[in-house]
Amino acid sequence: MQKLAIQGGTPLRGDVRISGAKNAALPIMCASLLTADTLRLTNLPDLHDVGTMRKLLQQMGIAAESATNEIAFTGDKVDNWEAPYDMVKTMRAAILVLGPLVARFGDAKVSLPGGCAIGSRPVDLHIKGLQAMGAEIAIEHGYIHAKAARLKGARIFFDIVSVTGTENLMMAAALADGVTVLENAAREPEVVDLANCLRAMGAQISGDGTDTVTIVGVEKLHGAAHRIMPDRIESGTFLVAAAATGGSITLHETRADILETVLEKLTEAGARIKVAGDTIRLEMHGRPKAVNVRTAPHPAFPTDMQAQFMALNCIAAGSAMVVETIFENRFMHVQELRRLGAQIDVEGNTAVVRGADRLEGATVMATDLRASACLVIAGLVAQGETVIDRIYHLDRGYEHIESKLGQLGANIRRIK
Ligand SMILES: CC(=O)N[C@H]1[C@@H](OP(=O)(O)OP(=O)(O)OC[C@H]2O[C@@H](n3ccc(=O)[nH]c3=O)[C@H](O)[C@@H]2O)O[C@H](CO)[C@@H](O)[C@@H]1O
Ligand SMILES: C=C(OP(=O)(O)O)C(=O)O
Repeated sequence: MQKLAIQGGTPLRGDVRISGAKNAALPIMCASLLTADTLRLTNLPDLHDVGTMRKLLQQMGIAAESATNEIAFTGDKVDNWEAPYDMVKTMRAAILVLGPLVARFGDAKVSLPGGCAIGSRPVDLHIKGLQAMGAEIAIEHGYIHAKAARLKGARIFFDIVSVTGTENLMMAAALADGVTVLENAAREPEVVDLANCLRAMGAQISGDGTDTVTIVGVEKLHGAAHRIMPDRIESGTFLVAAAATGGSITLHETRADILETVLEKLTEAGARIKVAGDTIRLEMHGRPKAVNVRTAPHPAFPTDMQAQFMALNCIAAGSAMVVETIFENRFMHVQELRRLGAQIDVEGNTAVVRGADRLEGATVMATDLRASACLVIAGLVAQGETVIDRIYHLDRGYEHIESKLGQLGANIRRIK
């Protein structure tokens, strides 16, 4: 199993290009199932999850051809409507094939995603939404079987805000008969990026980016070209890493408008931030101040940045409370941070972090994607060597992380 070894103590300095967003790329790749024509995608990140999704779509009959900077997905030969357990277990976003398959082919068989490290993560809202649109759904032998002659538009209220739930139903509704209204929908920028792509394919969608999304179903969608939006979580991760190490970096090809709460928290921590066009510059002088964080659906503070801010708080001046309201078990990194000398108490969904003067390198284990990112940040700050085991989690969501950090001056290497 591959590991990362980091010699901490070097402030990050320099420039780094931000990749396309994993959480926009995965649903948008699934949108290729909605048309027989070609969907051309640029700025797809080179990530393990993107590779898995490509393989899954290819198994279904999608042709995926790489050209310079682009992958062209063509769905005129789709003849297999199954997402097997092996694929779904490594990448939950595979559930996003469900809506498009039922909408276009009237048939889908998708493995139920299991619970994972950060929580139980059920998909009941995806299923209820499709049922409200007229799909017959049976759960058998761990698979969701969905059938529908043609989905019908419906008014659907989400009890809990769900990002992939909103995306799945938006894709299904794009080809349904009639109007679908999604209420209490997710407002995440990745939902908007998917809606932009679907509109380019001929879908009639309005209200994306608000909590009410209206979709007027059409008979057919057509091919389009779409550039995947920048990854706000990768952006935030690099900014926190720079702030924690007392560095100064400039992100390129990113967007500040989708990072507002994260930039506010970094400013509160003492960082100086300058935005110009598609760049964000961060400078940190001195020790960061501890900052309270409470996760909630967009536009509030993102759960996918919680662990990274926990790492920042571990070496900040003062104490801070970190409250996780989205996932019931997203504090797996706490135990590992303690191995580096962090002082953290957890009660329920609240962690109280007391900033320590220093962290000390140790061997730690990555438990999920953002927990891994938090351990990388802690390792960059800690004195001596930190070895992070099970970094396959990191490769799901960060493109070439060790070369990007190396370019910023970090002493980091992959042990194969
Ligand atoms: C591929 C992708 O985009 N992943 C993101 C997406 O995950 P994902 O879309 O899986 O997360 P959701 O927004 O659906 O989950 C939010 C909450 O709703 C619950 N829930 C969700 C669906 C459902 O049918 N029933 C239910 O109870 C979940 O258990 C969780 O407690 O949004 C999360 C929350 O911002 C992010 O952390 C993930 O990075
Ligand atoms: C939880 C995440 O991803 P996924 O939903 O793909 O597991 C994440 O990106 O932090």
